[in-house]
Amino acid sequence: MVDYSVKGQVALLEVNNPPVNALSTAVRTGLRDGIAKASKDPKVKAIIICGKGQTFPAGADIREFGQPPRAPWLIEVGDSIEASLKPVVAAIHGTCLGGGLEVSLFCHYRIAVKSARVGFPEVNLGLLPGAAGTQRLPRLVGLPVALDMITSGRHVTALDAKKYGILDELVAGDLINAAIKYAMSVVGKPLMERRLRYKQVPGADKAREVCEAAMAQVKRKYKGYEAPVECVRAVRASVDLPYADGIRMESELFKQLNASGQARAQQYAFFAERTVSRWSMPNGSYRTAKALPVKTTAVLGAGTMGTGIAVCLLSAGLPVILLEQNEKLLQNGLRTIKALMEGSVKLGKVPMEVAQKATTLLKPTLNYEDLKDVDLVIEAVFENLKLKREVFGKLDKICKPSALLCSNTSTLDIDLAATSRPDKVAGMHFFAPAYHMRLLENIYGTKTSFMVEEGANPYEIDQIMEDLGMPMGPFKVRDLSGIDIGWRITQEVAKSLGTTITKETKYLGGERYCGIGDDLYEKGRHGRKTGLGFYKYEKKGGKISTPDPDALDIIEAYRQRRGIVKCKISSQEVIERQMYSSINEGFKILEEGICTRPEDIDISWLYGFTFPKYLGGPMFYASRIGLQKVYERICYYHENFPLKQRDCKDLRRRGSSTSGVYTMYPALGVVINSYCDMTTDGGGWTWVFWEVAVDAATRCCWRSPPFFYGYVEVYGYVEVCRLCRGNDNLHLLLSNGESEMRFDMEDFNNNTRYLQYTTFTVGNETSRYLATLSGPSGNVGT
Ligand SMILES: CCCCCCCC/C=C\C/C=C/C(=O)SCCNC(=O)CCNC(=O)[C@H](O)C(C)(C)COP(=O)(O)OP(=O)(O)OC[C@H]1O[C@@H](n2cnc3c(N)ncnc32)[C@H](O)[C@@H]1OP(=O)(O)O
Repeated sequence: MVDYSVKGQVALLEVNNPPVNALSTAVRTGLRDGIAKASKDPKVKAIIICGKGQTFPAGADIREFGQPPRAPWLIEVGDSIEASLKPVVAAIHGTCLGGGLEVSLFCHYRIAVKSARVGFPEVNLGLLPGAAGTQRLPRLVGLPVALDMITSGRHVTALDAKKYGILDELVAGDLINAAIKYAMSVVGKPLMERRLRYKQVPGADKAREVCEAAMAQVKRKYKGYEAPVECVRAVRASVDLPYADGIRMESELFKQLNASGQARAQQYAFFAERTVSRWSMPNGSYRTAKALPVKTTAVLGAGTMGTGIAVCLLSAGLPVILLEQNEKLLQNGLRTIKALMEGSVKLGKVPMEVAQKATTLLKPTLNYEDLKDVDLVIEAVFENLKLKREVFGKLDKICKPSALLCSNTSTLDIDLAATSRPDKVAGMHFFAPAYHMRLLENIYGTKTSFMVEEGANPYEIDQIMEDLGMPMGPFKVRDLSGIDIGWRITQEVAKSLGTTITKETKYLGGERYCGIGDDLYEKGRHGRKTGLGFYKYEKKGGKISTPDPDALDIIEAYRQRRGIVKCKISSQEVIERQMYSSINEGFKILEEGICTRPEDIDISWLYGFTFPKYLGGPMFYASRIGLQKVYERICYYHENFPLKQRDCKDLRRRGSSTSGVYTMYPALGVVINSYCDMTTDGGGWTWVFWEVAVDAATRCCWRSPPFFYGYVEVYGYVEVCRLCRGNDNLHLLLSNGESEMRFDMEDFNNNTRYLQYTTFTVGNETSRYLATLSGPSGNVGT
């Protein structure tokens, strides 16, 4: 895993662990042994660490985070590199990330080719750099750069890394030859000043202000994510604590994060993203499919979606012909595209040169003939089947036979677009905003307005879902995508069912129908574009939403017209009805074979709805709650509300499984052993200890030390103390016979360091129970 050779007076340690030279146990061992061997060899004057193949090590082996940690620890390997009495040079190409960058920071010198990138992406996996990165990078580059790199996870170009002082030299030509030359040039120079542990963090006098500002920023920017917050804490320790204590704190925080649900979810998402690219369909797979070259494109319709799609294509450097039916609509569209491009440049999402080039790549037209040579057409006209059929008829006549004709429809049956080339016709549903979202797919939406009909307030629902981690609540999303679009879609659906929608319509196609959107539509409240929807906006096309009493009046008038008595809906119910119906739909999609793996559905949500990565996706979320509970709650809503939840046999089957904490995904693991005990000290405090071991199913290994473990002080008499499996998770149950407290294991786990120092009171009359501790201590198996 590490190839050892000696070139002249230089020992070469080449990490050889394709595809990304991850720092597996074997690689760590190889590095440690290589350093020891080179140190002993009198011929060797300097040592080079580099990567074979496409890259310097791109980090720890992520798969090992789900297994018992194995020596040698990366930090020990690093210590031996730094302690070497012969200079060690990191020769970097490709991506030097995470543990790879940490290894290089233990080296005395770092050189790289210009195309290399360095970074600490651990935060994207719910972690922090755990092999001294949080203590060493600040010592090298100062707090602002270290905080930015570690909390964002961004990859830094070699040029910038040189500017920051991470790299000592950029080299051209053959990296190994350049590294040998460089290594020989530093032989004999003092090494002490190259050992980062002995350096002070530059600008340490400003540490408090800088770290507080960084903390405020990450809490705002990465709301709900734990890792960025802990990253700031760890980096701050590089100033507040001596090196060795800082390392201890980093390690503690790393372990806590790695045991958290967020890290599990984010690491699951990392692999899920890669799994979904390995698709397979009855008529082919990613292995057999050949990409068609697309050099020229056209977009039909310059409304919200059309302009968004055009920006997406232009940002990718593709020429776009934008077609509209009249000059006024065309000019409006061009203005929107210009504004969106400028906005993307300001946000740093599109480089200035790309935006400038886009002006030459965009060609407006009113003439279908101009589309005759394009490779790809994306239709984004109104959701009206008759109109779309007309459009496809024209395209079929004009476009070259090899052109792909795609529709951005989210609802209409693509097979109804009658053309002479059905194999070249596809649905290509972009998610709004089309230039931002990474998903291109067809997905059913959730039936979010039901709850508003019954009495919930749309602003509360949005707030609850945003608190859960969604970047935008469902009603803000509806305003963004256009209430008129929803209106048109339902009109078309009704038509296709041979019916019409009236003020009295309560069911459509056997599903409950809510007409609140129709009432808003009729009042000209079409969403952001008209400045009014469920919310009001600062201007037409504005982004700043404020609750609007007029919208609430429209909703209330609707309820009264329908004789609906307003009722209170709890936050829990909002979440369940939002999430569980989507989960149910997800299982249905699997059952129908539309998607083959839960990862496909989760990635759709992560990309298409910006579902928070720290929850993994709705299917992963379901597995954490327990499918049995999800299924029971779906049945409950099905029985108690006139909702037509499609009954999913697969979920029913899985949900009725009672074996253990049911898990759907290997990444989650299965609880195979749990234990808890308590004891009391002389001061009347009860100490509760627990341990839960988890088997990461497919990898057939134990997670040890156990996935959940910890202890807590309890103030008060505790009769029963046990780990029990609740509906949704493992709980620690404390009871004094009269009252009980349940703690979610994950909360414990995430907050161990607080809970260790926190006291809990069991029951109301604590003093009565203070002195004694009796009764059985619990010990549950699974
Ligand atoms: C439990 C208590 C323990 C206490 C002790 C704590 C010690 C802690 C020590 C160290 C902390 C260090 C942590 C880390 O280093 S975390 C990892 C940081 N690195 C990353 O996050 C990089 C992730 N990878 C990427 O971003 C990309 O893969 C890439 C840029 C390197 C290459 O991109 P690309 O060319 O597009 O290839 P793919 O993404 O498709 O990847 C190819 C292939 O490789 C697999 N893979 C990539 N990175 C890793 C990895 N770090 N570990 C394992 N596997 C990896 C990827 O899954 C693909 O595989 P495939 O799906 O089977 O094709």
